[in-house]
Amino acid sequence: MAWKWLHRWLGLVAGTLALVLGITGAALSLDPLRNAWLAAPAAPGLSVATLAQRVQAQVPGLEEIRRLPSGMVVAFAFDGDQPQAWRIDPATGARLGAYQPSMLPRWLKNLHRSWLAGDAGRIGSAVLALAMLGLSVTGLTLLLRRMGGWRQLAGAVRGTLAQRLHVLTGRVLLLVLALSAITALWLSATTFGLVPLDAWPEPDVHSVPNGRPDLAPGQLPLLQRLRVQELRKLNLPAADDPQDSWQVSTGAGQGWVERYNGQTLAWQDATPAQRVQDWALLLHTGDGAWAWALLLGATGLSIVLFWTTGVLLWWQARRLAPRIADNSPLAQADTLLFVASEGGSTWGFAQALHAALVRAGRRVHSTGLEHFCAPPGVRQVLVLAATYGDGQAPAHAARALERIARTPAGAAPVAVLGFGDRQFPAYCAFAEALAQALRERGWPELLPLERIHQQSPQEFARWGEALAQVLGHTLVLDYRPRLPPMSELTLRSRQDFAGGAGDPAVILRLSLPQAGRRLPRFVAGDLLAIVAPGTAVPRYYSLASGTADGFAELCVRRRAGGLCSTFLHGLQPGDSVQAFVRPNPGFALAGGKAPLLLIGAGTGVAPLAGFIRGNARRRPMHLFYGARAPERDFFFGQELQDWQADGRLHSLHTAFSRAPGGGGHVQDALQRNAAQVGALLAGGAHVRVCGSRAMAHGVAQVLETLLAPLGLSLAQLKERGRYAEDLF
Ligand SMILES: Cc1cc2nc3c(=O)[nH]c(=O)nc-3n(C[C@H](O)[C@H](O)[C@H](O)COP(=O)(O)O)c2cc1C
Repeated sequence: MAWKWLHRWLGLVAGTLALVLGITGAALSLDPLRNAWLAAPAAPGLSVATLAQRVQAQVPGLEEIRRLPSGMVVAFAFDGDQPQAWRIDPATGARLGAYQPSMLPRWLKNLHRSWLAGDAGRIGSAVLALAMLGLSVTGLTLLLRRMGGWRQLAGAVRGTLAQRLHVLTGRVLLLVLALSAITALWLSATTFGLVPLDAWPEPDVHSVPNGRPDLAPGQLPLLQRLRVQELRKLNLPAADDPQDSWQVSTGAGQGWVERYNGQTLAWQDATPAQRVQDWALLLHTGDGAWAWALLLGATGLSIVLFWTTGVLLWWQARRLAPRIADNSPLAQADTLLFVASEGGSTWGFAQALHAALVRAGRRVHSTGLEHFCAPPGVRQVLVLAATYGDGQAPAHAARALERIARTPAGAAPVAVLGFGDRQFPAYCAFAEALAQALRERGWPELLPLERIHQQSPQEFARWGEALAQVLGHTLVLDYRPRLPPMSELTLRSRQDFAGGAGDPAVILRLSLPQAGRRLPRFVAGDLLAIVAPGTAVPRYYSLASGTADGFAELCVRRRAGGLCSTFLHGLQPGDSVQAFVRPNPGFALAGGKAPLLLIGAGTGVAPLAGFIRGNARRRPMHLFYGARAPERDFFFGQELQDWQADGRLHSLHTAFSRAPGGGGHVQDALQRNAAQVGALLAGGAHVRVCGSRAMAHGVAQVLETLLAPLGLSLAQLKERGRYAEDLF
């Protein structure tokens, strides 16, 4: 089912109307608070008989006593033909003041219940409650998909401010919202008589006058037995009807009592529907539970936040929605291009591929993977698929595997290209599952499965070359990433290094924008994308700081011919750059107290330095640092010493490969300290590795040898979220 589509349209249409329910509901939730504040509760053991006796003595013309859910006792009486209602002090029966049911105008309640439009409005409110339930269910489904299941539900939420607010409030308030919707539906059903509340007929009982006067309430056994805490309502027998009797209601049922001899004439237990009604009222209004009422009020207001952030997300998605030029109708296409994307970036690749194929003379039909099919005339089928959560499909393509399993294999060969991120244990797992399903179904293979890490344009171009070869065309894949809106960052300071491999390096500290477009929240290890003037493709640099540090810091090595690194090296304090943040959720540190084993070399030390800088809670962090020579590329050298002194860094091991007696490479330092590293791994340490692939390879070998005696492997660590690398 198209959950996202359903959620979006329910939100846009019903959500807009539900704003009124949310805001009025929040206002109405103030009433239980006020009632709890005004209530003078009865002493725990006080009997209904005693209460009735006290009130009768104080309130002339008494007809009825009610105990409201808040605990407030209210007496209703007639003074001549003037109805009166008083708040009562149960300890004395004295009048505390006139009772006013609500301080809120009546129309507010009517607006909430019926849009001020009687029964038609009531039906409208019920339909909206159903829509809210639909929104809660679709929202929860999308949330589970995005986070990768129940176990990850409480995990950190990344993304834009709107996304985070939408998901975070959703996580907290979804259940309350669903409960409000369900109880609203129940209350509507009882209002319309769909669920009859008065199941039993009233018993035909009456008092028999025997010439004696009425017994006092204190002489009635049923009232003596009942506690005020149980009481809902007590009706006194009418003075002008000698056959009338006492009638008492509690949560458990209602009873009739003879006025002259005190006998209980009848007792009816509450029906199951009445008991559900009690719960529904409590849960929906919060009357009698002021803390719950507060939460309900907050949930009502949260609808405004949900709506605003939801509309913002919809608008952002609309702006990113694919617009494929020259998209041939399915029936006329010779090449099919299916796309599975959650965040929209894969569509950017699809657009470039589509355009290149069209330029090569193909008639291409591009569409979402949920429409997978292969009519007879098709020559090739291409699938571009991103992976989410714990190796899952993007929401719109959740049923794609089932669809493939149902679709008879065609003659056209298929190529699958996966988009993902190596930080995730299930790297491109959905694309793998697709390729396997297609193979098992009997589709011929056009190209073996390829994977694109972090939307790399270079890797995509390489795959394009392989595709061009098998198709026998020249394909120029002109992929231009859709860039998110940029922020302007100004260089605050720079620290220059001679650098390791002959290329100079620099640590740049950039001020965060105070005006204009702010950067979304980021943490050390996230990526700062910089777009050098005159270029269209951003370059990504690991951040050595988080928002909390108040600046963005990068460590950049100048690469021969590198447009962006050369540009960055030319910056002077006061100069500015255009940048945006890309989250790197797989590499980010998970919370908790587990020790950290940080391993990095060269500029790869930057995010690790950022982790240590942000280690305010003094979690045990151990850094293995590889460089060439102390005077050339010991980035963050001074800070590391300071952090060690103030307890943010527990131990530092350096290896300088070009310094005499410097200790070789970082993996050699690991080997030398095998006992400490082994103990850390055995103690549940999390590992983060950042630097070149060659370094990571050497490090992995040493770690495997240290893990083996523990009965562990790197693959297992990765699976448990204990090992992640950020390589370049
Ligand atoms: C919340 C989240 C979860 C992700 N989970 C995975 C994953 O399990 N495996 C993987 O290879 N990539 C994962 N990725 C990376 C995305 O697949 C990758 O960034 C992809 O290029 C996004 O494409 P899209 O923008 O078209 O959705 C995840 C990204 C995010 C934001």
